[in-house]
Amino acid sequence: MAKWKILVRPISILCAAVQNRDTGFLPTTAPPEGFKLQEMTAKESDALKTDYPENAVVVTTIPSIIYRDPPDPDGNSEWIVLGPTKQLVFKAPGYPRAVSKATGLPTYEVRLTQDMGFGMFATRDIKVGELIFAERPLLVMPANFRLLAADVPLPRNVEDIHATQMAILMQSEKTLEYAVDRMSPGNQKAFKALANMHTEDGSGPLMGIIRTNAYLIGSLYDGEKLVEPRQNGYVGICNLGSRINHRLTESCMPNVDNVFSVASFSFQFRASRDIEAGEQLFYAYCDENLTAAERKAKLARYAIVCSCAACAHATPETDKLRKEYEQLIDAHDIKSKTWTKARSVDKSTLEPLLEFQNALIKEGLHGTKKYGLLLGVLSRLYLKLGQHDNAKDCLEKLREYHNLSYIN
Ligand SMILES: C[S@@+](CC[C@H](N)C(=O)[O-])C[C@H]1O[C@@H](n2cnc3c(N)ncnc32)[C@H](O)[C@@H]1O
Repeated sequence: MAKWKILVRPISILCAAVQNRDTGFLPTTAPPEGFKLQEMTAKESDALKTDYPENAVVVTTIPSIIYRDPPDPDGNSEWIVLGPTKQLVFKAPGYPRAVSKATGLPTYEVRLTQDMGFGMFATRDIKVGELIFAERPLLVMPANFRLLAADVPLPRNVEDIHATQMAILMQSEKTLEYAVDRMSPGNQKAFKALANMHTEDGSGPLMGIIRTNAYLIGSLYDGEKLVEPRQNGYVGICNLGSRINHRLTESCMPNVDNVFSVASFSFQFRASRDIEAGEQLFYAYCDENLTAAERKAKLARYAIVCSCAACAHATPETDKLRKEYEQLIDAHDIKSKTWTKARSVDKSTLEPLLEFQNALIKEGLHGTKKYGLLLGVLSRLYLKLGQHDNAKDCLEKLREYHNLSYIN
């Protein structure tokens, strides 16, 4: 089924397309019985156009480059987007906002590690919540690669599934070639220099780079709401951000988190706990609430066998803590709000809370946004118990954790 009815020129002619135009994709022929790699046909339209049909796959440059305007000083991203979603960014309050800048002395450097290829290291102490750097991704695309290969027929039986996945990868590579061709020479060079751990699984060279380096973007999605990031969300491939490895010496937890600002179309990378000068920066390539076995399976995608203490010494108790810590913190938070009105709170409430806090720190879970909520609980309790200095310390730390979700 064609995604667009209006077709103009075959894609090969458009490979030199300037970035101030959008491009819509559609297959030129109906899918055959068996899979056959389809040539794509593209149609150019104005870079500011946003009223695309629902199923159109559009390649656009963000912020738009209008005619002979110079490129944006903060850089431009290529965005493969499902038609109607483009206007979400255009309508974001403040778009196109400048990319935030870190303040003070330089925060990081990229250099070779002994066992993980390139890595990123802190060049000074960085406080939890502090902006380490922000950047526009080189490329943003649907997390569900199937959208780039909608015409690959569904598998007819279980044996067909793998072949269908191969077909999707091959067909997606075609769209990617087109998007990467549109990049500025500098962005294209940076993109092609990124690590690729998917050289032998049927991924093309560009898809391999995507699968090695993509960050999920929770704030960009097709439709009314985010159903599931991998279903209707987007992923971004960064230049600098792609050099952040996965691991922490003491636990399977990061010291860096990111948020995506739609208005500036950029990722902000922030310290998710206090970082000391010289430490390597790590981002969790898997959710922190997974058991050790689940994390192992996720990390296998990146060819990583994690040797951190949390993975090496995982027990049923640590697995349980990871599964439950978010609900437990929420429950403590709800309960703590009743303390404000209570005449007094029993002193014995403190010890189990501190034990819980220590267990989280030991497991490395103090590098999560959720941990900030526990600091709020503790500060309320300390206040009620008349321990004002401890309450003040907790509140100060909590303020820093708030910066983790800060976007401008
Ligand atoms: C997003 S890249 C990170 C930067 C990469 N090291 C580089 O040289 O560009 C992801 C790849 O880095 C490597 N990597 C990341 N964390 C690792 C770890 N804990 N142990 C071994 N390799 C790791 C893996 O090859 C992984 O597929």
